[in-house]
Amino acid sequence: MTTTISLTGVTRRYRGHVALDDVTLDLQGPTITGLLGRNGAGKTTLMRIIAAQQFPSAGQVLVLGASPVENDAILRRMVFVREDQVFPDIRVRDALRMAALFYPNWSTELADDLVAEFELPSRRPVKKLSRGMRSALSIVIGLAARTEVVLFDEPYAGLDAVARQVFYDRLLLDYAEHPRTVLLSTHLVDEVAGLLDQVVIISRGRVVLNAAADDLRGRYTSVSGPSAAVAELVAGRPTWERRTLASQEAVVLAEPLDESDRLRAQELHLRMEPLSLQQMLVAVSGQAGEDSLERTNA
Ligand SMILES: Nc1ncnc2c1ncn2[C@@H]1O[C@H](COP(=O)(O)OP(=O)(O)OP(=O)(O)O)[C@@H](O)[C@H]1O
Repeated sequence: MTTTISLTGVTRRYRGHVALDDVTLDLQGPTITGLLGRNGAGKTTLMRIIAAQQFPSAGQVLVLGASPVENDAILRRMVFVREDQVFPDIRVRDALRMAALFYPNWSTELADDLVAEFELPSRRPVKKLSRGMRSALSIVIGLAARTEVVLFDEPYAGLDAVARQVFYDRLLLDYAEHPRTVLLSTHLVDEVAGLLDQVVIISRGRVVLNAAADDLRGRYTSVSGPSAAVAELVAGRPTWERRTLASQEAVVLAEPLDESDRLRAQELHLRMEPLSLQQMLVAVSGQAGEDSLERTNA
């Protein structure tokens, strides 16, 4: 694996508001990385900076070993699919022809297959497409471009469940044959969890977790039961989340439970449930800010 995207100390301020705060992050290829975070966490800003559509206030960005800014050779090796993609006033088939001219590895065969699968009307003007159809068109371009770097920023606004499944299946299929560096931001966290090799969570502009998806599965556990028993198990240990309801408490520890913890939890009659990726995101984002969790890096 090689580093395809490298951010060092990247900060982006908007009139005093810090959208990205000293982000240092290397993305290896080939991988599919999920970029997760709450609304306003900084995901779009991060992707726009990688795609050179936005400039950092400080820090350095390298894509495929070079700065992407005004770098046509790099920009043709990267595609950025965003939710609010704006197209010129042209027909679907012309949008695809334009993309085919721009991206050197464009696959007409894949584009045709996807257009059929998404049931996109090729002759219809893009501005007359429904919201979901526009998302599908952007996804067709994102996949058929076959670039080494693919940035999907919440690519499926308005896409129904069937079309989203087409996207996931086609992404995995094409990725298997043409591995590349895919960065995918989404709020449908559990829906994409199975696709991901790597998970990056950002909160308030900072990377708070960067780990291999395999290392995260089953790694964090929610422990719940009578408050006194929970307190005994977690005494003095860092927690991501604590919820109390009457005499009951549910806690997510910021570190994995070991075998002796599990035995003790059983003796105390506590319930233990592994966190899904979505629950992990909620727990991390809830408490991040004061206490960075980069220590959980695997
Ligand atoms: N052009 C801009 N001018 C001022 N503030 C901005 C601008 N673009 C983004 N921001 C602010 O930067 C922060 C990060 O925004 P960003 O769009 O990157 O978040 P996000 O994680 O993509 O959110 P969402 O999941 O809601 O799309 C937000 O507080 C947002 O209001």
